[in-house]
Amino acid sequence: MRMSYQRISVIGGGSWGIALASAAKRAGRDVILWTRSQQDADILDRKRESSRLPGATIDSDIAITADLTKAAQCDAMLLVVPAQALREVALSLAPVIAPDTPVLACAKGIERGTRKFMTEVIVETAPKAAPGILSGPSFASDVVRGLPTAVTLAARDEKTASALAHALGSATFRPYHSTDLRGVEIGGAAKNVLAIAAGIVSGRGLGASAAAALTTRGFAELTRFGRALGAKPETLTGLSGLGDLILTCSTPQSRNFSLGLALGQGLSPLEAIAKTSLAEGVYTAAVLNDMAREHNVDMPIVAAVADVVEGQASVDEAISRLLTRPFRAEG
Ligand SMILES: NC(=O)C1=CN([C@@H]2O[C@H](COP(=O)(O)OP(=O)(O)OC[C@H]3O[C@@H](n4cnc5c(N)ncnc54)[C@H](O)[C@@H]3O)[C@@H](O)[C@H]2O)C=CC1
Ligand SMILES: O=C(CO)COP(=O)(O)O
Repeated sequence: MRMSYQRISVIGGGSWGIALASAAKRAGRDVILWTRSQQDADILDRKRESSRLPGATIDSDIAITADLTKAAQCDAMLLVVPAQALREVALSLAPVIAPDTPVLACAKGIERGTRKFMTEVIVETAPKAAPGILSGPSFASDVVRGLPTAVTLAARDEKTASALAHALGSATFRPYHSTDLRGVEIGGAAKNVLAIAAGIVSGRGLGASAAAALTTRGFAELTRFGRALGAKPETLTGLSGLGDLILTCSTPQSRNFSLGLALGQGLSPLEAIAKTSLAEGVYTAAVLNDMAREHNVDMPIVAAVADVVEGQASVDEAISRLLTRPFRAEG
């Protein structure tokens, strides 16, 4: 088992990929950033900035390539493409990556159709890799500027998780290690759906008390679902669960919150999606709702968001449904 992770490859040249590449560089690693087209690689390499992260500069020592075989020459890899694209990218990587290389999913979502979590997709597509996940309250625009951030980094065994956290960590980017892959990926996937609900509350002008109630009851749903699927309680109350839920339910800086805000202000789902860049909760809502039903977990807020984004209910119908639920014991 390799325990020195000097060469880090970041697969995905979007905002989170660039931010994580910058964090790894700041931690003293040799970093390769892979983008899906040669044209993207050339532009990023020449300009050393991206329209997705205005004002940020990409360190000149970060190598940028569109060659996957070159990017696979690494000690650990971060997969930073949208959740629904992770399978396609991991499949291309599988033949070129060395056995036992840690491959950390950095996307937040559940695969539609298969109902698989991100590390399950890695296990299926690249079975020789060592799967892991990195998730937590962290906006790319904060991380790229070197503002203090803390995340959870999970791998199957503690030594690997700890060594990776040391390799990527610095004073301003602080990964806490864990072996609870499932708990970490549930938090990241569920909070995006709940953040859409929080945005709707804000966009509809329902008030700060309703916002606090929504986030708290949303956390109850996330916890119920996590427990049913074997997550550890401390993961759900940690950075990748409660921490990320608090962040994304509290500010339009979150794309999921801002999509909800647009829905709450009266835009249709199609208009809101067109107006916002990647909001993963849109793609996770229905699959999370289906999985909750399958596992007999009550997730009324998630069901309401799924119905709204899939066009099955209006915002007002969804709100009314939630507010007229029977009174019950807290829990
Ligand atoms: N932006 C942020 O602050 C954070 C984002 N994340 C997560 O990171 C993931 C990626 O998000 P962002 O980087 O923000 O999105 P983005 O939209 O800025 O970038 C996505 C990147 O993936 C590439 N891509 C899309 N489909 C692809 C495919 N089929 N094959 C190869 N590359 C493909 C795009 O070209 C783009 O470079 C999401 O799951 C998001 O939830 C997690 C934490 C923070
Ligand atoms: O995951 C994130 C912060 O932790 C980013 O949130 P959004 O995808 O909603 O912008």
